[in-house]
Amino acid sequence: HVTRLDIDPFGDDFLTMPYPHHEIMREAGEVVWLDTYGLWAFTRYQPVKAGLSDWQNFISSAGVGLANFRTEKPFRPPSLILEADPPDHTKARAILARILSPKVVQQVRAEFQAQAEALIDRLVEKGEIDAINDLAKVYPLRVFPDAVGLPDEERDTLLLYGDMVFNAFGPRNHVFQKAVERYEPVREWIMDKCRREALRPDGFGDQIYQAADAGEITHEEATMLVRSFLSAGVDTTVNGIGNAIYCFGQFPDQYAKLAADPALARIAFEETLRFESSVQTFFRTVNRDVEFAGAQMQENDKVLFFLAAANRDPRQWKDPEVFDIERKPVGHMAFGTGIHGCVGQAIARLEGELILTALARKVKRIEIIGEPVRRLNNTLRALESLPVRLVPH
Ligand code: HEM
Ligand SMILES: CC(C)Cc1ccc(C(=O)O)cc1
Repeated sequence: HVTRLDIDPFGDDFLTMPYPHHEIMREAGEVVWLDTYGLWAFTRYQPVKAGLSDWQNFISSAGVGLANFRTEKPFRPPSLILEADPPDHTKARAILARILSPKVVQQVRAEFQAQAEALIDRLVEKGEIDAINDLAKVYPLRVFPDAVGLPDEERDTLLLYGDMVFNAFGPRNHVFQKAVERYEPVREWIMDKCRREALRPDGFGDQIYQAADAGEITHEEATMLVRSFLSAGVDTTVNGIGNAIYCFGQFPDQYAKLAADPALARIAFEETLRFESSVQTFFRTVNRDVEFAGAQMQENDKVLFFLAAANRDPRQWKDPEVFDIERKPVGHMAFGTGIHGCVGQAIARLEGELILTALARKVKRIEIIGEPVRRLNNTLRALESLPVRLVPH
C-alpha cells in the first residue's frame, strides 16, 4: 500500500518554504504518490540514491522534467547528455567529463582565484551590498563564460535562459509562463553563442568542437553540447553561492568558524549545498513496469526526486536541520548521483571554495541588513536579493 498525498510541489507556498512539506512526504513512506500531478515522489535519502543509480528503470531520455517526451513536445530540443540514456549519453558524457575534469579545472584555478579576490576586495570597500546582484550573479557570470570562451557583452542573458530552462522542468504554471515571455530572443542569443565562430579558440566551448574535429561527435552535436554548458553552468552556481551567503548570514556562529579558519571553505560549501540545495528536484520516467520500494510503478509514470529532502533526511544525517560546517556531508545528493551526477561539480566546487575563502580572509562577519527576497523557480532554490553588510577583519 502506498500513501497518496495532494501536496503541490510546484505551488508558491511549497516553493517558498519546502521543508515542512518534505517532512510530511518523508514520514508518509519510502515512496508516496502525489495526486496533484499524478507522480511518484522519492524524498528519503536511500530511495533517492537508489533510484538515481538505477538508470535502466528510471530513464532520462523521456525528459528529466514533468513532460514525457514520448507523448509531449519538449520545451526545447532535448539535451544530448541530460536527456539521453546509454549508449548515446555515454559518448557525450565522456567528452564533457574530459573538458571539466579536475585536472583541467586546476588549470583555471589561478584565474578563478584572482577574480574572486578582486571582487571581494571591491565589495568589502563598498561595505553594504546585495549579496545576489553584487556577488552571487557577478562572479559566476565572469569566470565560467570566460572559461567557455564567450564574449563579455550581454552575459545577463545567460541568467534569463537558465531561469527558463529550470522552470521548464516543472509544470506550465505562472512561474514558467512569466519566465518564458521573452523566450525567442533569448534562445536566439544562446544559439548564436554556441557557434564555433563565437567562441574563443581553446576555451571549454571550442574544446567540444575539437572533439568533433577528431570525429568523436558531429559539429551539430558539438553545438548542442555547448548549449549544455550555457544551460547548466551559470544559474546553478549563482544560486549555490547565493544560498551559501544566506546560510552564513543566518548562522553567524558558523561564519565565525570559517573566518577563523578559511581552509574550511571547501568543506563548508558542501554543507551549504546539503542544507540549501540550489537544485531542489528533477524527474525520471519509469521505463517499464517495475516494483520499487513496495510500489507497483508503470511504464511512463513520472518519478520526482527531491534532492533537498534527501539532504535533510534524519535517517541519513544527524540533526539535519542544523547548519554545521564541520559536518563533512559526504554523499549528499545536491549534485545528484549515478551516471548523470553533475559533470560540472569540479567547477562548481572551485567557485564555491574560492569565493568563501576570499570572504573568510577579508570579512569578519556577514550581517543580513534587510529582508531577503525569494525568486520562485520550479527547480532552483533562489534568492532575488539579499542585503548584507560585510564587516572587515
Ligand atoms: C552548485 C552548482 C551545481 C549544482 C547544484 C548542479 C547540480 C546538478 C545535478 C543535480 C545534476 C544531475 C541531473 C540529473 O541527474 O538529471 C547535474 C547534471 C549536470 N550538470 Fe550540474 N550542477 C551545478 C553546476 C554545474 C556546472 C558549473 C556545470 C558546468 C557546465 C554543470 C553541468 C551539468 C551537466 C552538463 C549535467 C548533466 C550531466 C549528465 O546528464 O550526465 N553543472 N548538475
Ligand atoms: C540540474 C540539472 C538538470 C542541470 C542541467 C541543466 C541543463 C543541462 C543541459 O544539458 O542542457 C544539463 C544539466
